[in-house]
Amino acid sequence: MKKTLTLAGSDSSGGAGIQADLKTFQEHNVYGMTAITSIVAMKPETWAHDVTAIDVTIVEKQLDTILSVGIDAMKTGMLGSVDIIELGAKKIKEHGIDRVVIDPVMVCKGENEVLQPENTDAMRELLLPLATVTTPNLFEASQLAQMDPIQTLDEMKEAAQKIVDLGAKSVVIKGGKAFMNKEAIDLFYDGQEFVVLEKEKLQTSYNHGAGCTFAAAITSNLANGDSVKEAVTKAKDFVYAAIKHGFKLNDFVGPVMHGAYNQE
Ligand SMILES: Nc1ncnc2c1ncn2[C@@H]1O[C@H](COP(=O)(O)OP(=O)(O)O)[C@@H](O)[C@H]1O
Ligand SMILES: Cc1ncc(COP(=O)(O)O)c(C=O)c1O
Ligand SMILES: [Mg+2]
Repeated sequence: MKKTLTLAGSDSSGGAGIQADLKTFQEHNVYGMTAITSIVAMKPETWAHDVTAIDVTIVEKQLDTILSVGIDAMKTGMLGSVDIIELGAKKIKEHGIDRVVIDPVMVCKGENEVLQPENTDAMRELLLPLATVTTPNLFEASQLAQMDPIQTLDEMKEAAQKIVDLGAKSVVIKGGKAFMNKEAIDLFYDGQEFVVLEKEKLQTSYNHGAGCTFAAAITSNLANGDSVKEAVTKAKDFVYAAIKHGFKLNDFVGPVMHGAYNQE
């Protein structure tokens, strides 16, 4: 059985973060292990997010547990603090982990203000050089590449080039719902070729956790031995089905249906 690690935050509502990762790992028949970096809870009346960072020493104990077992691939998600980013980078190097998906989570959907800009700098400098593939959405790509908001495919390509120049082996920029296009377009780039991944854009707002699910699917596929391009291409189909079957959880949020691809 292939084994995966997610270093990410807990989303109590179950759609994103560690919860999305574990559900997605299970659907790919890989054994998932977790190092929790922060805990997100929501106010029942307003769904305002309350984020508590976990002490870095406790994150290290979790990572040491998991890395003593050994893993075939890993991903990162919400990281909470510069200390945790530094720790993650140190462990990836010490253990020579070479299938690493960096999902550079900066904001939750609908927001475009980075709460912790120092985390962005640390991810750019410490984690991108260790990434087999990084999966920014449009906003995160512009922040990593230090560009103005991205609006065209040419600007996506420019950002992808910059992110690879920063040291990531490859990148997939998620145009998703935000990109002004009638398709949901993602751009893959590995320093050699640009590949445009295209799917029908689903008219739904029940897409909470789509980014985490996409990155976890890529991680699973890498653990199972796929090339990066294959892993990303299959993950796009997986998350498309998950969004298609997204559902209303309450008046505030609708998560993707992580099991939809296999059920279809
Ligand atoms: N409405 C949609 N229809 C089809 N695919 C979508 C839609 N929204 C997002 N996606 C796809 O889901 C994946 C996750 O993207 P996105 O939701 O933009 O990430 P994030 O949650 O990190 O902001 C990408 O492959 C993106 O293209
Ligand atoms: C713990 C955690 N990680 C990551 C995210 C980002 O989720 P998405 O997959 O929608 O980008 C969220 C959003 O609420 C979260 O709570
Ligand atoms: Mg995301």
